[in-house]
Amino acid sequence: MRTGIATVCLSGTLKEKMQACAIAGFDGIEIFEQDLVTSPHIPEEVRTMAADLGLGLDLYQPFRDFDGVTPDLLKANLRRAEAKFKLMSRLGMDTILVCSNVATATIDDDELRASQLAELAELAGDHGVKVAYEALAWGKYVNDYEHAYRLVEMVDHPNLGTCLDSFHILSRDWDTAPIEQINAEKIFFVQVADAPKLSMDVLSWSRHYRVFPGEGQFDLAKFMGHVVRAGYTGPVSLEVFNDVFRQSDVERTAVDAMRSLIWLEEQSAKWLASTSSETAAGNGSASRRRYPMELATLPKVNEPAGFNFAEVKADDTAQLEKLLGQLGFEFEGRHRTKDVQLWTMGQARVIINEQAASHSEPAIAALGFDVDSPVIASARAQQLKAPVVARKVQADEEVFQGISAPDSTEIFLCQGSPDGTAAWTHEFGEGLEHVSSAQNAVIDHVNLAQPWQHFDEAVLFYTSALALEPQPFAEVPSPSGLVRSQVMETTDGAVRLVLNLAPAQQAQSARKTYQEHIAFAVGDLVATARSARDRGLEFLQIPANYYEDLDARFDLEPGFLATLKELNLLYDRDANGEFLHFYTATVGSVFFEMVERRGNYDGYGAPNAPVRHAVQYDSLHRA
Ligand SMILES: O=C(O)c1ccc(O)c(O)c1
Ligand SMILES: [Mg+2]
Repeated sequence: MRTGIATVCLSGTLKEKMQACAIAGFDGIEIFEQDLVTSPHIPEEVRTMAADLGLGLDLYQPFRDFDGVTPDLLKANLRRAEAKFKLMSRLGMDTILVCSNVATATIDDDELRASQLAELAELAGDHGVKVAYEALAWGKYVNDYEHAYRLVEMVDHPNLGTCLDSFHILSRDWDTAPIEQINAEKIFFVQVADAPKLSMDVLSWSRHYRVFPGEGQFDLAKFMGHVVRAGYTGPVSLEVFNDVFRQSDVERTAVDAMRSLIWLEEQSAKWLASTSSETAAGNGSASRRRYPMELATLPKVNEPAGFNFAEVKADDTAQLEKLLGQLGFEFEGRHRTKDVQLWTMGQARVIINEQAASHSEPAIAALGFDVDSPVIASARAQQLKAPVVARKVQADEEVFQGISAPDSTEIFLCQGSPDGTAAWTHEFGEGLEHVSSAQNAVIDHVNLAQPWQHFDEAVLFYTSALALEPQPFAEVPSPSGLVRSQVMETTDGAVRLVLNLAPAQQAQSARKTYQEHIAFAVGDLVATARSARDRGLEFLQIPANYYEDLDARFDLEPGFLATLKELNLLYDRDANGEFLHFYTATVGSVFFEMVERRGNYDGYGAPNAPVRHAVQYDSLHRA
């Protein structure tokens, strides 16, 4: 698959954008007109720059408001087009995108549109240029890709084809299956963009909220599958108008973009395999149908089976040790060669890393996941351009495969064992008496605060590298703003990661006011809370108003309600079951949560999240 990206996706100058695209490994780019017009480099220089960077200049765009106009406007439009064709010749470019008229069209007549597009194609032919006609979702008369293609067929000129843009097609819910019927020679260009499902006017949606494939909710694998079946072999190019990407680090965004195409390529191949008639007939060994476009694949990974460990890092670890001890964790000793401690409660393993920079507050530093094969999972992540994390290991210590998540949390891919233990724990506490704790616990979920500019990147990272499934996002009211909350989980819920987008006020604060937490699931939360209280744990104090509201909503048995209130426990219930939980006070940017899931309760106590945010806000501002 030939990969491409439009310069409009990125921040910076044309030169900075081009360099970032080359570093990220794109085959070619679309030059967005604005980027060229504002560039100090003349077209010949841009051409040389591209050649030196090994980048193809695949599409010049956009050319607006050409068709369906009065004769005098047509004349002006042809003159404008010819200027651009001449410019393209200086750039060494041969394809231009012409989008359907949104502003100046006054005549809704396909015969007329076809004759005007024919004139444009003829002129383009004189300059060796190909015109890719794209139906914008908000085009005045042409806003449907099948309509645009009908016009291309009517004109039937070698210099006129169509551009398929997934956003314009999927935002309008047009059926993508008919793409397969398009003559591949007439598909001059393919643009891909994902988007969250939002209910708003399509133009604003398109101009501000497009995201890279895998970061939104469109079925792009199916879209691409139909494109591949049509026989298309040209560039597959990202065209993502997004307010965040346009102001964030250009090289990083380009890598995020590249990751999305690598992932889309794999997903498209999977979609094709799962929908081909050969496999449907059950003949797995039949040779798979080949299409003209070659689709690269990646080493396959299954969802992780569970959390292997969580690691918190601090300069002064005393507070963390105290909290874990009060919660009922047991100290399993220090590592043979590293300055780290192991604390466990049954299968919940927490590493306290003492190697933090001086004066750094306690923070979540790393997460370990149980995967089938750490080396294969790591190879996949690296092919998806995940940065590798190196850790020093001594002889006969387990070698962890590590990658760095977009928020810099280190992700370790570990060998899981069916009984829930971990072999590496033997590297700790030599000579220590290991008394096994009466209580079992597992890591239930981990909640990570995401910097605003890396939120979408994180969704794609965990989807593509770790095979977690994004759930529809929620918004949680907090005193400092709305917190966007995105659950990423496995189908069985064994791994649950909650990504929180802190409001700008929090993210920009000099003090690291955003908070992250690790939640542990136990069998009897009331008993756990009582023991923790007896050990002197400082609970997050829940206001009395909460319990009044809880009673109004759930009509709880008075004794039970009194217990919840006495122990600062939070409660939720839905059709699947019940949820009890409590939070500890925060140290640095970390706090812990204890939960009990009753029945098949699958959520996170969402109605209680605003209470937690408000209480934490309060204690932070009193501190
Ligand atoms: O928003 C626009 O105007 C616009 C321009 C060119 C495109 O290819 C496109 O998809 C949208
Ligand atoms: Mg487009």
